[in-house]
Amino acid sequence: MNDTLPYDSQQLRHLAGELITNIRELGHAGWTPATSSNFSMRLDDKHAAITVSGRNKTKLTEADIMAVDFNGVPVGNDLRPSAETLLHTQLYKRFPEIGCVLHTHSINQTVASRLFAADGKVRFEGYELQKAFHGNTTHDDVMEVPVYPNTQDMTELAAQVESSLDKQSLWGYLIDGHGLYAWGRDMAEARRHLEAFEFLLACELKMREVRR
Ligand SMILES: CSC[C@@H](O)[C@@H](O)C(=O)COP(=O)(O)O
Ligand SMILES: [Zn+2]
Repeated sequence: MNDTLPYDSQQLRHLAGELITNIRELGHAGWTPATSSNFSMRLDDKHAAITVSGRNKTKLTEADIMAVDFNGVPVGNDLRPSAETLLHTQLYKRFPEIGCVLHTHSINQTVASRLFAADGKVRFEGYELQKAFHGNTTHDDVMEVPVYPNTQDMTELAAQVESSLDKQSLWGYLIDGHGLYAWGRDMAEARRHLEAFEFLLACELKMREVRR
């Protein structure tokens, strides 16, 4: 920590490196088209490191990662944080154990969000890959992933999300026509959850296709 910043700037640089490496890989997988998607990590108990708004996620540098407080206000910089910052910080604020939040716009995530929007949820049952989620020990568990209506009003969207955060072992949600939010205690776990969601959603879409 230095005299002027209320967080450890060396730690911010360290997290920026971890974020950039992972985001680049997700970008190259085609999950962050046209500057979409946003990503963050917990910096400390009051701040998060998050992507600057509107940047090409396959070409990020350290300057594209900034610090915000848990109200989404930039700290120590005058950059514009992700338009969806509140959806990240509400998780850090509420759950001290959450260390990383990843939001992507893959085709499978977006198509599934449209298809299951009317149900308000996607249900996974019987998949071995459900064990990729922290706390799940068997394919027999039923997982329900919420699907929220999209809105450009982040306060409204955050309020919708807040209403299901009490659910045990919730590791992500979809937003209709938009994409997926997934999180974990650290980057490795958040990525595992994100990849598991992507796989399970792809399976559900494929099942619909073959059953038609
Ligand atoms: C480029 S359209 C996608 C955006 O509206 C938004 O949903 C998104 O994921 C990225 O916004 P950003 O402000 O760059 O974090
Ligand atoms: Zn988005």
